[in-house]
Amino acid sequence: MQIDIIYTTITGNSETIVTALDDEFFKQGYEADIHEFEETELSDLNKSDIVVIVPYTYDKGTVPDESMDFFDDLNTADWSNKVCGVIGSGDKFYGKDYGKAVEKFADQVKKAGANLATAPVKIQLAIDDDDLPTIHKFVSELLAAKN
Ligand SMILES: Cc1cc2nc3c(=O)[nH]c(=O)nc-3n(C[C@H](O)[C@H](O)[C@H](O)COP(=O)(O)O)c2cc1C
Repeated sequence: MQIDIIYTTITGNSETIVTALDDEFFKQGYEADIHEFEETELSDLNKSDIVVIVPYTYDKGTVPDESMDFFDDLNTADWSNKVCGVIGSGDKFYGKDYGKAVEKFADQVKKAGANLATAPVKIQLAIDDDDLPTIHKFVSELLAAKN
């Protein structure tokens, strides 16, 4: 099974999410490949069975700058063979814009036909121990959808 995690980070919080995902996939018997948005073309994911997208939210609820090309390319993608999950860091301080990039990417991958097999997740800043059951459920649901 090919599992790919795509992320970017400015201050490191998203990296804590990626590490937690990677650890959880490993615990459940799978290895994930980790990529940054800017270094990833959609065609790199042609063989991917499960794609996890990890966007932080910026500037009034926008997706990360580094992910914009990837986001736009999804407009013309066919991801109907893929199971997908979206989980991203935000800050509740931003009120109605909290974690908006997670919602935007979730809508975008659904439009591309992906099976969004687990509910999109917003993480307050960095992962802490309280988030680990959420990560467990997220990864379990992705794997169950593909197995
Ligand atoms: C200028 C600026 C604007 C931000 N705007 C939002 C926002 O609209 N919504 C939100 O949930 N978080 C917002 N954040 C918080 C970031 O999403 C949060 O700090 C996140 O953990 C950054 O991820 P990173 O550590 O992986 O770079 C903003 C942060 C900065 C510095």
